[in-house]
Amino acid sequence: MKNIDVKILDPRMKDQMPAYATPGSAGLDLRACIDAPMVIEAGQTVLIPTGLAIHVADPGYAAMILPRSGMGHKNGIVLGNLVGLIDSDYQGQLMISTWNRGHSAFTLNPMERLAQLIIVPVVQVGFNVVEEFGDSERGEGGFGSTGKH
Ligand SMILES: O=c1ccn([C@H]2C[C@H](O)[C@@H](COP(=O)(O)OP(=O)(O)OP(=O)(O)O)O2)c(=O)[nH]1
Ligand SMILES: [Mg+2]
Repeated sequence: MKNIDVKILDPRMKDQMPAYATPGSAGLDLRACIDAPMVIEAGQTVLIPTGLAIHVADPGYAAMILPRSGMGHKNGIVLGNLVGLIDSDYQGQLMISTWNRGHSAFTLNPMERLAQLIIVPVVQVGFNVVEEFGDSERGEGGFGSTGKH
């Protein structure tokens, strides 16, 4: 397992640090570090602090914030940016853009598990500018182009 540096910005996170729920888990749940229950109206987007800052440091990795499936499916609580991408050099607090895409108000409680963090490998690339690409089976076909005769 790889270790990354973390700062605990909200003391309530000290005894609730994100942890893998099972040995096979990919995601680490992030909590809503708010002081009081917050009503998020249908269609509203609010920025919620997590009480944590991480420094991935290695440009070969990034962190991503993803919705929790239960929150998204049952309550309509997803991310205002759909996916949060955390750069390896970001050192600020992890923030969750929280969008109530549902049709009724949702009450978010302090320290509720709101979203999840995954760490993913990243390849940084340079560009070779060319006039023509080498041949490929797909070529320029996309958007449902396969399986047609
Ligand atoms: O859900 C998110 C998404 C981003 N960030 C932080 C970490 C990330 O490294 C930084 C910038 O994110 P991004 O590059 O996606 O946003 P931007 O709009 O391009 O801002 P910037 O100009 O700061 O790069 O904001 C979060 O805390 N939560
Ligand atoms: Mg950016």
